[in-house]
Amino acid sequence: MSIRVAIAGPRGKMGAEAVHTVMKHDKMELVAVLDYKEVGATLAELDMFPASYTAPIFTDMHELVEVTAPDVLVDLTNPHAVYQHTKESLNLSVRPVIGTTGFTDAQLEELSALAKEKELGCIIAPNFAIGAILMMKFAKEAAKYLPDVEIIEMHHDQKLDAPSGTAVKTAQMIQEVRSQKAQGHPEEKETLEGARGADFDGMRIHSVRLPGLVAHQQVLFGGDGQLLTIRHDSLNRNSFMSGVAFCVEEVMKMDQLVYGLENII
Ligand SMILES: NC(=O)C1=CN([C@@H]2O[C@H](COP(=O)(O)OP(=O)(O)OC[C@H]3O[C@@H](n4cnc5c(N)ncnc54)[C@H](O)[C@@H]3O)[C@@H](O)[C@H]2O)C=CC1
Ligand SMILES: O=C(O)C1=N[C@H](C(=O)O)C[C@H](O)C1
Repeated sequence: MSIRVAIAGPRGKMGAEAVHTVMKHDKMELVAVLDYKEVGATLAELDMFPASYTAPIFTDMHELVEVTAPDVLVDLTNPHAVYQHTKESLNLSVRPVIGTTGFTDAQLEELSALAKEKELGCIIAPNFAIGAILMMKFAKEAAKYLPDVEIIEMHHDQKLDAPSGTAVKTAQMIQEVRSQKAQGHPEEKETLEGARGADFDGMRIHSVRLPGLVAHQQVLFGGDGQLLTIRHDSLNRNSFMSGVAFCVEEVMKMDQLVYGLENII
């Protein structure tokens, strides 16, 4: 039986790729999409999709669920909408697969408790690309031996959140194995605010935004007379799509929230 999928944010860079991925998948059916404004009755009415894409467009999640009964909601929207979408989805017994970044720790805790109470699978994946997951795992391993770390994430200039969800997740994973340490000179002073980047438990995170970039991250480790750099590059958004499809299948087997694909691959 097909998994009934709804996608929030279908006209976005990631959402449009996800629409094609689900449409091509032999075990999934795209039953609906969620937009924030009236843009047409079905995807076929939008110039960007072929006439065979007949999934209806809704602007209200309750109505979407009532009419089309999806099993899974894939959210690829923005940091302002995603928390409410995830909460509503769980409350409507639809399993969320969330690629959108920008959650606070308190929101993650609340959603985790809600998924547990509902006994529903929910995946929040700051990065769907397998190479990025490996980069984070390798960085966690390296930090056990080389605790001086700086993260440089580089993204296209349309990105709303900084630092990226991937950079935050990388720092959180490193934090699990690294004893707290303030890096740099104890008396260092910024003569230009922000020069040393964001401070995450003593580690520094630097966010670069430029047209031409897609999604890239370097984790830099420094030791006595040596440097280690772990780098991942997403060169297009197709790099995320096998992860999206994996999560849609996986979330159907789960009964709680998982934050990060490293926990389920
Ligand atoms: N987890 C991952 O592997 C990846 C995650 N992302 C994240 O996915 C999100 C989307 O990224 P992009 O596609 O690049 O952004 P985008 O700006 O191209 O697309 C976002 C879309 O969401 C729509 N939208 C905004 N509010 C909405 C609402 N309330 N309801 C429905 N739709 C709404 C917008 O109209 C837009 O079409 C970002 O948070 C980004 O960080 C991006 C790439 C990979
Ligand atoms: O906005 C993006 O593009 C991306 N967002 C995610 C993040 O914030 O880490 C994943 C990937 O880096 C692309």
